[in-house]
Amino acid sequence: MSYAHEQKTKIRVRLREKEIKKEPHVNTTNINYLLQKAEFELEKLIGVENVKAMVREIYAWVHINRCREKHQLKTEAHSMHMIFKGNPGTGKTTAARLVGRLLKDLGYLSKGHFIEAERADLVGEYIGQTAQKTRELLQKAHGGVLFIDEAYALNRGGEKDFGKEAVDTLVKAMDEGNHSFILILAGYSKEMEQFITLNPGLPSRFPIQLDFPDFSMDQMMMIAENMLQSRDYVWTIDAKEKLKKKLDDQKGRAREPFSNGRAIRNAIEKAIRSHAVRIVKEQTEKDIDALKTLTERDF
Ligand SMILES: Nc1ncnc2c1ncn2[C@@H]1O[C@H](COP(=O)(O)OP(=O)(O)OP(=O)(O)O)[C@@H](O)[C@H]1O
Repeated sequence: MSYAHEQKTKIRVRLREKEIKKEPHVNTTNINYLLQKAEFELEKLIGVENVKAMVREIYAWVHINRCREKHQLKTEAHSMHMIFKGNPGTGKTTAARLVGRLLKDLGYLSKGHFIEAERADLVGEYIGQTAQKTRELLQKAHGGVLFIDEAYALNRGGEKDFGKEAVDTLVKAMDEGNHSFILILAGYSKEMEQFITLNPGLPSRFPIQLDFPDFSMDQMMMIAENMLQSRDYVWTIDAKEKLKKKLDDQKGRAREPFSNGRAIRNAIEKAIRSHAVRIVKEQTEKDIDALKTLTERDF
């Protein structure tokens, strides 16, 4: 999407947002506006076609439910708990936050806020502590999204560990929850699959399971360009080639999994700092071009 087109869409969305504030409820007319707003958010994401398809499916379902209600046809709330599988930096957290915001817009979640947790936030050291910790977390997440990263760590402690108690408390909350929150479990693909197999009650409680594959080099360059644009920077062709090579080298190092979007963000932020040092040192005038252009020397 071109910069001008993006600005126009933003203005259109803001105007419609102002109008909508006057409307107390989402209705079948403004579902189109909400869809447009969602599309605008989705456009910022590179790849992740399965996430986009899932969001569109939920919008269509809500829309049709509203139309059915008008005709006194039955509708029911569906469970929306999700499992996200993929390597670091492939967009799981970004997608989970987006899901919270969009489902709030649609009126499915009352707040749409985002609570991120890991094993230590749920599992205690003494008898009784785990259920209490997990329940407190669930209370915080009420009306929003509870995102548990590296969820399989809950199963790591062996037979006597309290992790199982945390899983049981989560399952109970899902069963009783009346769709008052969304639980998203995330982590590496292989480990998540093992975790689900080890807990037979889990698969049926997570109707939405999505894979987040590593990004291709072209996708990584699009993500980098978006990151630069949103920070008011541009880069030279040589700078782009240098980043490509850097990311390729990092991917080749097999010691730890490549961190995809996070590796790109770190490289961009580092280049921005190096650019600042270079520009401070250079005795030339700090005109707009110099201030916004990253060169190959900055990467
Ligand atoms: N599809 C995407 N399009 C554009 N940017 C993305 C996309 N996915 C991730 N990013 C960017 O990459 C960075 C890391 O993404 P995020 O934290 O969502 O990944 P993650 O899978 O949750 O990682 P981890 O499992 O390590 O927490 C963020 O800056 C995010 O904006």
